[in-house]
Amino acid sequence: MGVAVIKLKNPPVNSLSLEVLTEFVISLEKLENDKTFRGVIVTSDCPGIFSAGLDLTEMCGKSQAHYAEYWRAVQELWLRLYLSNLVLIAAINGVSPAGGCLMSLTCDYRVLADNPKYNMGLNETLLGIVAPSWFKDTLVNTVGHRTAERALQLGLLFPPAEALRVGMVDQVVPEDQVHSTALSVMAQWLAVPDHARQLTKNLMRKPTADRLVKQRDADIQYFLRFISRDSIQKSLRVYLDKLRQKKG
Ligand SMILES: CCCCC/C=C\C/C=C\C/C=C/C(=O)SCCNC(=O)CCNC(=O)[C@H](O)C(C)(C)COP(=O)(O)OP(=O)(O)OC[C@H]1O[C@@H](n2cnc3c(N)ncnc32)[C@H](O)[C@@H]1OP(=O)(O)O
Repeated sequence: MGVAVIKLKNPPVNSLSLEVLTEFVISLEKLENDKTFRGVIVTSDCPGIFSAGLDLTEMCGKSQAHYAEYWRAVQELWLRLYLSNLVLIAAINGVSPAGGCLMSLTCDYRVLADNPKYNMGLNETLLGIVAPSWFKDTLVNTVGHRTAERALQLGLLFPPAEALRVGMVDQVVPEDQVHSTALSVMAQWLAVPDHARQLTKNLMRKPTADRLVKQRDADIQYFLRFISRDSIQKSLRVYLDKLRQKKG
């Protein structure tokens, strides 16, 4: 039925490095241009981890030019996913904080494996950083304003039952059924004529995407100013050190 699977593979935690973002965009573009494909299942090849989100090492101790290039790549992936003409289904087979969660929120439907460790949410505030407005918009469009307001301020990571309750995911299923469920949901979505579904998706999503498109450069400048602050760099270093020391 013309369904591709994109399996994220950047061990150990599928962090969204510049290289991963770039490759993801290229793969998506190829699928968009190949008319034999109508849908994509986005999943992970790293056991227990869907994606650890944006790669913190790309946002810490690097040059302004690097931050700008990285942020443009983050914007590009979000825009491509959010406005994709393909049916995108996230088969979430692991934990998905921050950028990992955002990636799944750009999909049309989310199936999450029922494992209490597989938390998801936009936890940026816990790192001492702030989810950008378009991250916030994506969450609001999924779970509504009040739930998003609380989740964003507290940096909440929702376990599966809670994620389902607030509407962050559409289905929670046993881990060994995530892929088959994604496939049967895909069949349902592909039963709808493409042109009608695509125009409807665009109608729903374009106003949100346009807000970023209209001010992409300003958004990059805003990110540069924010991420270069000494206090923000310090927060990120402390957070990364904590992650690294967990093992020791
Ligand atoms: C108003 C102003 C607005 C302007 C906007 C400006 C700024 C906002 C910018 C960005 C938004 C940010 C979005 C993000 O996505 S930030 C990333 C958030 N991610 C996380 O918090 C997850 C962190 N990771 C974990 O919690 C755990 O690693 C895990 C995913 C639960 C997996 O746990 P596990 O025990 O299996 O692995 P380890 O913790 O031992 O990790 C292994 C290894 O990976 C490194 N690592 C983990 N996560 C990341 C990451 N996101 N980026 C880079 N590296 C990561 C970890 O340090 C370990 O490294 P080591 O060298 O020790 O092997």
